[in-house]
Amino acid sequence: MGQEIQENFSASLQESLSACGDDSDFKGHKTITEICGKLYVVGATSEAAEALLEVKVFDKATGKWFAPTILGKKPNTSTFHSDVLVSNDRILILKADSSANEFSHFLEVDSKFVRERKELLGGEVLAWSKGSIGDGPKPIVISGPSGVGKGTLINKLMEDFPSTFGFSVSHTTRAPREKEVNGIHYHFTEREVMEKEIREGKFLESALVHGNLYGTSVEAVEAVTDTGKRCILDIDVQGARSVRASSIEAIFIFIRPPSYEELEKRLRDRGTETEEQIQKRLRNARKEIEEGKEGLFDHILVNDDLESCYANLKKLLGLDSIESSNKAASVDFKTPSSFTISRDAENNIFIESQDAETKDGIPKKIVLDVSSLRGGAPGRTRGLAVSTEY
Ligand SMILES: Nc1ncnc2c1ncn2[C@@H]1O[C@H](COP(=O)(O)OP(=O)(O)OP(=O)(O)O)[C@@H](O)[C@H]1O
Ligand SMILES: Nc1nc2c(ncn2[C@@H]2O[C@H](COP(=O)(O)O)[C@@H](O)[C@H]2O)c(=O)[nH]1
Repeated sequence: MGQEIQENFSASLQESLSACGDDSDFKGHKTITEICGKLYVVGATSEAAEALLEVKVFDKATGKWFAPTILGKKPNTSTFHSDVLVSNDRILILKADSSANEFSHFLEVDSKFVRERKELLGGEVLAWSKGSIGDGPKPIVISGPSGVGKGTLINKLMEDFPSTFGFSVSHTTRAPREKEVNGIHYHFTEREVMEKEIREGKFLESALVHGNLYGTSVEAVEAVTDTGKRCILDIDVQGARSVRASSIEAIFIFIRPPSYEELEKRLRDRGTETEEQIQKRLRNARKEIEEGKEGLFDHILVNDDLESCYANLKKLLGLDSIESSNKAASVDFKTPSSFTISRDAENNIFIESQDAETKDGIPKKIVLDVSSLRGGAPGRTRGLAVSTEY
């Protein structure tokens, strides 16, 4: 919830700006962007190298400052950053001395994700979303009834393509199974804690599944997307529905068993549930399999023979083209220490170096095309097109 900062300023832009300038909390460089009568001030409250960029909002109508709820991973500071208003829903922050993977961050002000979260949390909500050059891989949501083999298929993908895929580690209130490790298979948590965190907006989706709470935290998805890997979510059908309705652009895959009898056999043979729990999971399976037919999913795979199902999964994920598109997107450069920003009417943004000398890997000019942005917090903002001139 946005916390009001006790200061009053005149509503005129100039006075507001100087008021922002007097704001002693921000040290060093900061940017100010106006959207719909609000000034978004981005800077750091400390000059330490590991300091993060913070945001404060000044509302010209009320003459008051707000410290909004900021979702998403805050960018690290750099010696200098610049702001570009991409549309009235997000501000692009461009950082100096930063790699191609780190230089662009979007501060979402009125995106779909932010609107969803505002409804949940109330108050002023903003979200950071790292920019991703090129098309970037969409997250993959895998659903299906308990015991169908989702985990087995995901483990195979992760083992065979460790640099391509990363698993979104969910939170759950169920007890750990014998070989499950906290932080790797799940973040095991208490119900009260998880309920509180759901209310605080920590989760992208959450659901009551077979009597326990499960949820995907914003941080879990970010932890994977930040490494540049393709995020895999193993979640139930309710969770898939929530993600489908959210701003996250994902590929939805439903795994079906060859029969109920086989599903029951797999659940029993796994030996991880009590008889009562198996019965509950089997009852829920009938409903989930019906829901799986409803058009929520982009692909349905039957897991009869494991190897053929895995081959089909790899085929539909077009793994060869993923590897090549990742390579195509891996443009490498470093932004200059100081630069000017200009833009044209065609959504091109020009970053021109003001450094005294040219250095290897630092272009004189970087041109960003922001006309085809997709996705957003926390799955990264994809579709940034970049060209460089040395
Ligand atoms: N194609 C298959 N043929 C036979 N057994 C399989 C097949 N796929 C998976 N299994 C086995 O079925 C059991 C359940 O698989 P797994 O744990 O991967 O299911 P799951 O869908 O992830 O279940 P849950 O949703 O409860 O986590 C495991 O013992 C696994 O080895
Ligand atoms: N909606 C969500 N469902 C989740 C999540 N993590 C796991 N799951 C689903 O729960 C069941 C049971 O899992 P188990 O590990 O107890 O066997 C299974 O269908 C999972 O897909 C989540 O974060 N959100």
